[in-house]
Amino acid sequence: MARFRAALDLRPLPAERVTLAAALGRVVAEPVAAAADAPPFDRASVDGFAVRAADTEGARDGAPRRLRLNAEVLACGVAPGIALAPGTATAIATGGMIPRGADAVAMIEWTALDDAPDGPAMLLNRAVAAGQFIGFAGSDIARGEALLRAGAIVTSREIGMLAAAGHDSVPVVRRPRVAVLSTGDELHPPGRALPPGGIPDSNAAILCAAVAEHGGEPVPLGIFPDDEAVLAAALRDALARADLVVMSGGTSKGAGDVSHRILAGMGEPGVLVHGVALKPGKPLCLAAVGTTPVVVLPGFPTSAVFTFQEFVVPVIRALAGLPPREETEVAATLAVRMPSELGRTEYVMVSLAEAEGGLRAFPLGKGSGSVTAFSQADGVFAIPALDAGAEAGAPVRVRLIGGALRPPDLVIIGSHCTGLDAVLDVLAAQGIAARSLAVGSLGGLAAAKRGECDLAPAHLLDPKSGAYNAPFLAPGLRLVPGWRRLQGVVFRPGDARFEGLDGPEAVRRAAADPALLLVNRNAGSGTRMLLDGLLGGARPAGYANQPKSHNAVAAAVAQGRADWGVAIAPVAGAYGLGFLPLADEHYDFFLPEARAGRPPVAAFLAALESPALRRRLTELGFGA
Ligand SMILES: Nc1nc2c(c(=O)[nH]1)N[C@H]1C(S)=C(S)[C@@H](COP(=O)(O)OP(=O)(O)OC[C@H]3O[C@@H](n4cnc5c(N)ncnc54)[C@H](O)[C@@H]3O)O[C@H]1N2
Ligand code: MOO
Repeated sequence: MARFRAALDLRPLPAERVTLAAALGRVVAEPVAAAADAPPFDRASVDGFAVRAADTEGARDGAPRRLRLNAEVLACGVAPGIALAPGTATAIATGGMIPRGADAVAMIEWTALDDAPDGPAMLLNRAVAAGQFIGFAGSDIARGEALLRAGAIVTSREIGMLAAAGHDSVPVVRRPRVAVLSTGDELHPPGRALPPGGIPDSNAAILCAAVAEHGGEPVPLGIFPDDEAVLAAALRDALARADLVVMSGGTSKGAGDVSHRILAGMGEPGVLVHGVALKPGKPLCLAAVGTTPVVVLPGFPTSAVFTFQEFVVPVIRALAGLPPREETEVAATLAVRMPSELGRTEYVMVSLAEAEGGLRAFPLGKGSGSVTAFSQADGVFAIPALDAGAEAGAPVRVRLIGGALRPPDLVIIGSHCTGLDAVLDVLAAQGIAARSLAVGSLGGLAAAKRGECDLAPAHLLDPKSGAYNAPFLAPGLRLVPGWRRLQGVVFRPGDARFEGLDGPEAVRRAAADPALLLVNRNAGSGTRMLLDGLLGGARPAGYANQPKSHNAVAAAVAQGRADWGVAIAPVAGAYGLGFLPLADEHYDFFLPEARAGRPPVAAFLAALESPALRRRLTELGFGA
């Protein structure tokens, strides 16, 4: 990183002038002084009469002073035409311009009209001091006074001051133009139908938005194939247009990894760093052509955005004239053991939840290829290169991602169910933010016992008693009834190897048929325990594919990546799959007694019992 920074010119870019309408969020490039006085003239700050204070001396109830009225009314925007002679007054509105000769304003409430043959007059029954109720020119800010300092961020407040002080534009640091290129034959613009093997280009979307978040101007250049000649031309074009070039993909060791090779022929100093002892981010490539930084990020989305934040954001902010991003660290306890590769510093994305004795950090455990890990994590902590992992219960320092930590109102850890989303939608409408971590029924029960969550949803069958959940209750926990859901074998409709069978028979036959591919579930999930019980030790083909949700199982079967799996009826229905019932489960909630009194928990329990939710659950295919 030091070599990279040394090769660059990290001073803020030169200034440009932008209109106030375009100035929001920009960084002020040089000190700005007021161009005009505010207010621009002496003005009345009340409705009443402009007077000479000396004329009002001694005025009081019962002994008013009589002042003749001049023949003009100084409304806002009216330039006075008559200088105020001794013994006279001029009617004036709040904001009206003080006429020559006047040195105070008397409030209208202190006066009475007193027309007489010599003309209109008023009686004033209060004395006013010189200067009273006058806002003097330049008293707010005077022309030439410092208004904004270099480096200030222009918000609505700065724009208001600039406008009042006579400016219609402001000098700001030119935003660094950051060219963003994606490489990979498999990539397609987001939202398009994908051919087999196709991947939406999510890196360019998140990187362009992150460039803007840190004061840069994204220049999205699109998707390029893994072709040296095409990429070299694209990079030359990018260098001509941008202050910084960010590419993603094609950095590691595969045959298609050409990005770093083309950099070699682009100009001095070229590649400065290729490969870092970090996870995620190992194949990162930092280069410069002249003083223009060129960064090739790993293609894996978590690796790309993580290394972008670590290595590119500081450069963009420096060029944009912004101070380094503020980092906030919080102390937490690691909830589960986290193994780590020796020799690389590993950054672990975690969700944070309040628990007895402080924050608990739950690793997202999704790996470098995940597109959600960085976006959904609360923060990140590091496992040093020489450690083989971090133990459950270890204290960790978590650097927050995305600024402040907003702990959720309600923490739910355990089994996931689409019915649970319906409850959380009700709570969201009441402004209650819930965090739900799908770790499986057993993981949730353990978290509830440790006091790490408010509710632990579970569907645990006790084989001995045939009862759900209640046999697993522990001291300090209460069981809150949820709803029923049918678990069953899912298969593509029309598949004769399943049609017409009953559920347990279908499992027996499918497990014995090597041509049929299973999609399993993650260890610790209630669904996995159900299936393992039925398999009785058999390990059918596909057993190693262990996604974490019913939806993932249904999607795998619907798309033909697997032929069968176990999922709940509502999800099978949503994917148009065949369904052979296996078990009518109770999906209930373990509630730590210590948490039962919390208002968000009370709101959850009330939502659970509400007729509207019950109707919604029935609509979704759940039982009472
Ligand atoms: N034999 C080795 N293989 C790999 C190594 C290694 O050292 N030896 N390193 C691994 C590590 S660590 C990482 S990180 C990745 C980085 O790979 P690349 O930078 O070459 O990236 P690609 O191969 O182009 O893509 C990887 C992956 O990411 C997807 N991708 C790429 N671009 C995008 C994009 N714009 N939006 C969304 N997704 C994208 C791509 O489809 C691949 O799935 O290499 C390991 N392999
Ligand atoms: O460095 Mo890669 O980013 O480990 O996955």
